[in-house]
Amino acid sequence: MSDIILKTEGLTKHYGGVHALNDANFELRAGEHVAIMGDNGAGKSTFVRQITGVEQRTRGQMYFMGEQVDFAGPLDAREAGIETVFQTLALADDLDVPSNLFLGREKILFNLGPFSILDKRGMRKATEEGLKRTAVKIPNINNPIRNMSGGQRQCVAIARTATFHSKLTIMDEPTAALGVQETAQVENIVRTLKEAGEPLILISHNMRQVFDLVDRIIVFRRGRIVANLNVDETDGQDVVAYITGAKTGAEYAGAA
Ligand SMILES: Nc1ncnc2c1ncn2[C@@H]1O[C@H](COP(=O)(O)OP(=O)(O)OP(=O)(O)O)[C@@H](O)[C@H]1O
Repeated sequence: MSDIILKTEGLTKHYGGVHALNDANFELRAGEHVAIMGDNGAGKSTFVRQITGVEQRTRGQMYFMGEQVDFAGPLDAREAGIETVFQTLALADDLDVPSNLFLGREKILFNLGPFSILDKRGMRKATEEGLKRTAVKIPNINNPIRNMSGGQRQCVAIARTATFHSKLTIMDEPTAALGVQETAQVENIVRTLKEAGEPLILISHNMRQVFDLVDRIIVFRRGRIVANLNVDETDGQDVVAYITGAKTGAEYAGAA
């Protein structure tokens, strides 16, 4: 069996006249951690929105775990095993940690349609186990999310991945709004995923973080992939040259 987890061929998204993403050919292998870098507006989030079913692509193919897929929406992608931590956290402020983790896929004890009884104890236990995997301390998981710090919230979002043992985790700028300590916590979670052999796509502007955490860097520029670099064979200066267009990447993507 092939060890390619995710593959896109010619993935393209146009918003009217805006060519946000053009012919993206991408592969992610089992256990691999890949960073997506690029300037503001380069097409990184657009790429993620297409592969997570948030939007429908203009054209191109996508394969997940060896099968061609068309996700009708984000829940579809989630059910297939793709867990995404978005830039803007999709957490419900008024709900506690277990309810947020299981939002949209609650454990049911007795299925009586609208009068179903939720397995609250089961959800709490799974939440505690998920958080244990991330080594994040949250004093009381029964408190509503709104009382938590940015870092704790981010860790709750990431703990979803650990709880459901997703097949692929995608993080869009997970530490952009966090302090030093909270950033370190999130980075530790990423390392835990790596040790567990779970693949990751990380969108980040943080060069230090990327070189610390991933195996490979993909650079987007003006809606195209212009570089595919092993971290062992490149450096920050090289990556910046691709981000800014000082190096064109024509040899990689035919994108001069
Ligand atoms: N819904 C939309 N409608 C029209 N244009 C859009 C839409 N979403 C994104 N774009 C445009 O597509 C291009 C790529 O945007 P995208 O958000 O993917 O960039 P990005 O690399 O994620 O940037 P950032 O680092 O700032 O998040 C930009 O020119 C943006 O203005």
